[in-house]
Amino acid sequence: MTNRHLDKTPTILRKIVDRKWEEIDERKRTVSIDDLKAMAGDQPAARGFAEALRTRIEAGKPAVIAEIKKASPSKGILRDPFEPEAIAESYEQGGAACLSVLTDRDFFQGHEDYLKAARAACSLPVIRKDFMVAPYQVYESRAIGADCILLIAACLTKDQMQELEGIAHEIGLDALVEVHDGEELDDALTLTTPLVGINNRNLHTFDVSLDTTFSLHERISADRLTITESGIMTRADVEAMTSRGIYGFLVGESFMRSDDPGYKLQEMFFPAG
Ligand SMILES: O=C(O)c1ccccc1NCC(=O)[C@H](O)[C@H](O)COP(=O)(O)O
Repeated sequence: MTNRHLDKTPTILRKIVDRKWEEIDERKRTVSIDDLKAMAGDQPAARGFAEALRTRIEAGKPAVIAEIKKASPSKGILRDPFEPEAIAESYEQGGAACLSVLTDRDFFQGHEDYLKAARAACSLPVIRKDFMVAPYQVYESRAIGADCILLIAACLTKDQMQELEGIAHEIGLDALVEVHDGEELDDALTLTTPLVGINNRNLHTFDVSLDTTFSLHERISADRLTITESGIMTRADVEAMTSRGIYGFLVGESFMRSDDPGYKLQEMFFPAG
């Protein structure tokens, strides 16, 4: 396994990444990387993920990546029953700019089929929320219809991120790079992607602090798009971000726990009056 600073990488991420390498080996036994490249090549053009965010952010409006996840390591089951198509439709009606769909099976109870179903049910661009460690997964993401991939700096070296980003861009995918501290941000800023996610959740302790976004955002230049991730639960959290010029959001739990996820989105981000 070749993930970065093994001493520093949070235990849960190490477990997930170890499992990802096993999963890739298993999948390669039935679908080769060449098969995936062919399937990726057969996909229609991707929906512009970065563009959908940029248009809203540059207009001074919240750009919400609305997440579809059944469960997480920190919170357990979030939503049951779980209907990705209905959630996607609801998010689109509520004003989401993009979707994020968890495809990791073992830790988040996600599935590739959820991404396909959610994307088919709406017109929004979709990020495959999973743990990318190898080129195989980037081709697989395009093959299942994703428009964007996630690169988590805490589990990749700078070289790995650059390689995966290069492949993503070559095959028409956008990339969102996720950081949690200054060292990870240094690496992230060597990439060309404009999309920089700041994760407010400390993956060692699972504690959430919005201060993580407030401090790291200062270092991100205006040509990039800051996306604050995790722990955005209330209208006050949204206002705390927008008052500091942060208009990109990735939100999961607060929507997933609501009976009507799209209505909750609208209430938090686009309140009437
Ligand atoms: O949420 C976890 O438990 C978790 C554990 C290990 C790696 C990643 C994890 N979360 C993924 C996310 O980044 C969140 O799903 C996303 O930022 C949305 O956060 P929230 O709005 O707090 O659900």
